[in-house]
Amino acid sequence: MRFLSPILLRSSIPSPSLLFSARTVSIHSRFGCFDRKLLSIRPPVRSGSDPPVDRVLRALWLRGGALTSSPMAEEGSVARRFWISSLKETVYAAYTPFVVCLAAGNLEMECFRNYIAQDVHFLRAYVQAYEMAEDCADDDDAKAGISELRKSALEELKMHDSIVEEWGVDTTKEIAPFPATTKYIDFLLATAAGKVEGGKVPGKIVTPFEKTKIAAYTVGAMTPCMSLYAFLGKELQMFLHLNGNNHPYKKWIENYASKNFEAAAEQIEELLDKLSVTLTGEELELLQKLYHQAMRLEIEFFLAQPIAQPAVVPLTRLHDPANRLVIFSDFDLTCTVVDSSAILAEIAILTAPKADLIGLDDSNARISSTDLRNSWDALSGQYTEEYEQCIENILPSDKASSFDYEGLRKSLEHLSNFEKQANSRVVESGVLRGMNLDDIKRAGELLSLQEGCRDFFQKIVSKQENFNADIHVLSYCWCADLIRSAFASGSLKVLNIHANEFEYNESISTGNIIRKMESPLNKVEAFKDILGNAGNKDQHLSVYIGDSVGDLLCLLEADVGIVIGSSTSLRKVGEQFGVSFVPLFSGLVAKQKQLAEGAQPVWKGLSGVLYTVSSWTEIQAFILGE
Ligand SMILES: Cc1ncc(CO)c(N)n1
Repeated sequence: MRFLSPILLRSSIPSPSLLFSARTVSIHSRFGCFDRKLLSIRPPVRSGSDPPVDRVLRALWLRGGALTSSPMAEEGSVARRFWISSLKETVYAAYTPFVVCLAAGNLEMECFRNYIAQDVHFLRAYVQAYEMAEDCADDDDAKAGISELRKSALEELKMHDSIVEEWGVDTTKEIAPFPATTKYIDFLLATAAGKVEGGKVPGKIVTPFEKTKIAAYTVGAMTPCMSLYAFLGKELQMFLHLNGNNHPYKKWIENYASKNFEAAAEQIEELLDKLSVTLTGEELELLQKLYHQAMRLEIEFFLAQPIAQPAVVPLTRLHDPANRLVIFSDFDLTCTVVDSSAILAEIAILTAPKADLIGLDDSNARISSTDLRNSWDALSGQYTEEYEQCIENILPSDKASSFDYEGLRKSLEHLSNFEKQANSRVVESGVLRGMNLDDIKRAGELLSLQEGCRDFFQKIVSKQENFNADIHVLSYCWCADLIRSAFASGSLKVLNIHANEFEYNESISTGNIIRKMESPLNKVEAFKDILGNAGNKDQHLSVYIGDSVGDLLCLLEADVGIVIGSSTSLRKVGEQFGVSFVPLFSGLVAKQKQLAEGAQPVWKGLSGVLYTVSSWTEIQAFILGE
């Protein structure tokens, strides 16, 4: 079985696959595909009274923002925009134990029957809501569209009947709806009856114009459910080959992956676009709220399915809190959007004396900003070039036939030497001299992290006691103060930071680095030390999140190694030494299958398998559920 390979799946609706495709906007490619670089970020030249450091911070902030917020969120049709703004929820839905077990084909039959019975309630409400919406719509086209959709919901109910018959369920026996089912049904029918919280529509509907708004709201409360199912159908389709093409839930998956269902989902999306054209800005906001609420209730619906069997999601579910959960993360480009060296460079340049501007030929030890910029550009260029060369040099000409950790570790000794040399060059150049600790701290506080990263850490910290969890950040960053201040907000002070330190003389950097973490080997030593201190090696579960070659050894040593981002060198080096990269969701489905077959332990270091994700949302969905 070859499901343990990175699979690229493109689904045409309603958005590119979230779980299997490479990220749509590659952060790395914006700056070139290097794992670590001294890039030069030039802030927009503005004349103003801002102190220079604030100006660069603002520029970095804006760049970060532009990269982390989806550019697509501002354009496209209403249905598409709403879908994009709910992408996080769709990831949470996919990572529910119900969906993972269903995909693996070992969801307990009883559970699936229960679910179908719940879904029958759901679909009946759907049919009723379509009837009500049809009555509210004023245009014949819209009415006809709704009527067609109502018919496909009735078809779906028929499919349920046939599934139920296949499993020999007594259909005359009514199963009461779960509270989560009732919650969605009540919400949908109230919306269809015009009882919309914050809606301008009065209790008694009078004008046809107001009625069309209710039709729009009702369709808005149904669309995400259809789009989500079409999305899940496509995502789950690739697991049909599990169980030798005898997947027990084949019929269900094929139904939602079918062209017919795709067409129905597109139809309701178009209907939503059409019905919303006459809405005011305020009404559109309300519509979006209803859409989002429906999506949340869908996830609640999945989460409410009682799963008695062991499940690999969320990770904390199987984790025994008597053991420690140790979460490690890299910092640059794993947590951040911009490399910290670039930020430090920019601060250094902006705080340097403007000797060239004020016409002073200052001969004391401080370097002018123009000279500094030139030095940085030279250092940066040299680093990038030599780094790539070094990666090429360490790649064995033949691909390993099986996972070769020792070979990899030996090769990375060369990279370690290179990194140390590069740091020596930076120290000798004096470019890190004269920076103010306060400026560095301010930069850290303003630093925008990747979407979902801070949230994830915050959630872990708030539940630290429940999971017996610890977080350690391992970074090559030259200045741990920058990282500490990036995590200073909220309750994140408890993060353990392992990085190099600037040397200061009365809060002004001397240009020297107190070297603690410079190389792939330093990282893996620190990783092992931390786990060694955690007591008996078998009594913890370790997760490492990283993005580059420098993280590779730790990623492999960890029980669960998660690769974020799309570093080409990481892939290239890993693959040459026999490492497999598996999209996390597929990996979990495979693990779920093995779990049911009795494989123990579920997660173990040095397996040679790393899991790829496209966002922190996926990491959070996996580890915490949502
Ligand atoms: C819970 C739920 N959401 C959406 C659909 C798609 O019709 C369904 N059948 N069930």
